[in-house]
Amino acid sequence: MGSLLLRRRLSRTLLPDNAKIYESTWESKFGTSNGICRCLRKLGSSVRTSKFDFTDLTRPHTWYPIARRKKRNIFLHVGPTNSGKTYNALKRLESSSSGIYCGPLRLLAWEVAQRLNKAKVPCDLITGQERDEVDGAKHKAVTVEMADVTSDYSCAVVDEIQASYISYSLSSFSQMMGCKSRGFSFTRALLGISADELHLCGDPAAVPLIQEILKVTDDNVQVQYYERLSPLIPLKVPLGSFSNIQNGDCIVTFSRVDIYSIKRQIENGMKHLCSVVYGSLPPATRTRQATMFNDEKSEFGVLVASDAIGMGLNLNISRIIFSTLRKFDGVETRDLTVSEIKQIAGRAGRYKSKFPVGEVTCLDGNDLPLLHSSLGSPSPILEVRPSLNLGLIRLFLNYLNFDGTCWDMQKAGIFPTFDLLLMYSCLHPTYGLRQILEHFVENAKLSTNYFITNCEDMLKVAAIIDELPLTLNDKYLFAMSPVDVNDDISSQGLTQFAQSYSKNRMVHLKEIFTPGTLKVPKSHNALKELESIHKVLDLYVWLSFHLEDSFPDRELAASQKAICSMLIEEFLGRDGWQKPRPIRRVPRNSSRKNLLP
Ligand SMILES: Nc1ncnc2c1ncn2[C@@H]1O[C@H](COP(=O)(O)OP(=O)(O)OP(=O)(O)O)[C@@H](O)[C@H]1O
Ligand SMILES: [Mg+2]
Repeated sequence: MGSLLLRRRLSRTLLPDNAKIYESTWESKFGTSNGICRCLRKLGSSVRTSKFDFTDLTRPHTWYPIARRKKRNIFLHVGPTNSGKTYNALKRLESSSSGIYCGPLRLLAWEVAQRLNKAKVPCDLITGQERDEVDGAKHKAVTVEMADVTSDYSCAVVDEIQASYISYSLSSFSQMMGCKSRGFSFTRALLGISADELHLCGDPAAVPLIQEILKVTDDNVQVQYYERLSPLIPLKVPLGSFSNIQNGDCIVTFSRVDIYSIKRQIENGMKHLCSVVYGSLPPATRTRQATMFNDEKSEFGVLVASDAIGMGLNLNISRIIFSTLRKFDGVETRDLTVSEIKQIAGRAGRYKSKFPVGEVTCLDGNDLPLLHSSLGSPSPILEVRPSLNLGLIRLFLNYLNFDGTCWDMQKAGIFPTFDLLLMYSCLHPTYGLRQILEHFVENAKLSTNYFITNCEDMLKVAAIIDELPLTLNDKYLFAMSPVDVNDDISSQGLTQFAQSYSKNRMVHLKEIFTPGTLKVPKSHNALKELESIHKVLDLYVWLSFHLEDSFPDRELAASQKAICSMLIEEFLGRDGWQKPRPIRRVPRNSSRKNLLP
């Protein structure tokens, strides 16, 4: 076969989400993946010298032929927090004959599935760690990574769409984008979902980029701007002391240690009990903590939370109190951006809730000027030419106290999928996954609207698993898994799973944990360890959905996860001034002895 024919086939075939559609064509021509590699290697120099460039990612909209066959009606719902964007998009979803909701968090997908099922619209819940299928369901609520780009829907909703873009290196969404799959999953949903109506909800700052990206898709795009439904009042006086805390208050701080320290200080006053919400709490625990806070009859009337409340949870907050306006973002301790302050502050005062008017203030009076100026700033729009020096821009923005969101520097995340990397690897058969990723990312060609999402975490995992006798496919899977590489226990869990899998193709949970790992935590370090173990169990469940035969203990992992959450919640309950309550019963189909080998 000549290189021209090969090129034509590749251009139709290798692109990420076409893989399934053209799989049969490939297999009949070339056999399996190995066959593809053999074929490419045989063609060797002719492929290498041909004009086909595997690293050309300049036309990602062509990766989704099903969506491209359609002229989609796209509605951009944009506005501040609490303005009814998601509410209106969900109304459309609910009244459609089939549909899909894609959210950034499992909690949001849960909430939507619950809401639709309650409204007698059967809806499946699908996340990396859950498959809850409902009879006759034509609707799905999924985390954005699970967005289905191979089916056709009447209506689709992609929530918090701003997570798909980043303002180059100055992102106010760095937390989202630091997560390896987030950005490109949103871009994939935006370009790839085939639906008559596609509703995108998010920040107005995302509008120009999305309009620009959609210029080439031939879709109809309409923008609907929203205003906040309930007032938000910046207070002129700081809280000053925790003795001034009231029910309905939410104290925001940015470290786990500070969350527990503030909880203790408030509870020592013997007037209030605090729920806590922060990123590394198991999702189910977060939901229950939020529910306790929302429940008027519960004693937990105050919330101490990190910026994990900025997105997703529906909370009945009367007043947001920033304990600080600085946070460590993984690299440096910096002032919060305007967007971050607005997003978090906007959580106070929910429309039609017990506290329809929101208030916001700081613990320390010195922080009030920054809070007030940020809340008073419009969404920042800066004309910054990309050729300008980034360091200077950063200084300039800091000086002006501007958010770093600048149109010229906004880009949507994108990442090569396995099919592309496989093709690339065929031409470099001696490379491990790490080298393939590094070389691919280094050589990738992108159009101006896109950037390749940060794959540092993937590279860390690749470095570990490249040592093991695994196929590229397996390595890619482990590298894409939701492991927290900055958490030692989580990383060790992944390493053990991968080692065990490479040896026996069978990974039992009992072989992984040592006796006594799961105990009621007695200290904050023990609590942290339990949170990490929960992450490992979550990872096991995720792997069990991808390598079903090799990870057979999903049910055990799920019951251990439930016990982990219970022990954490037990700790949270005991941590207050309330008398310790007895440990709640273990769920019926989980057995405590199962925790120990
Ligand atoms: N027309 C409406 N009738 C009744 N309740 C509404 C209406 N619009 C919004 N709400 C309620 O107001 C609250 C905020 O709405 P929603 O979650 O849609 O805001 P949002 O703009 O998506 O906010 P965020 O940016 O924080 O996600 C929700 O509790 C929602 O149920
Ligand atoms: Mg919303």
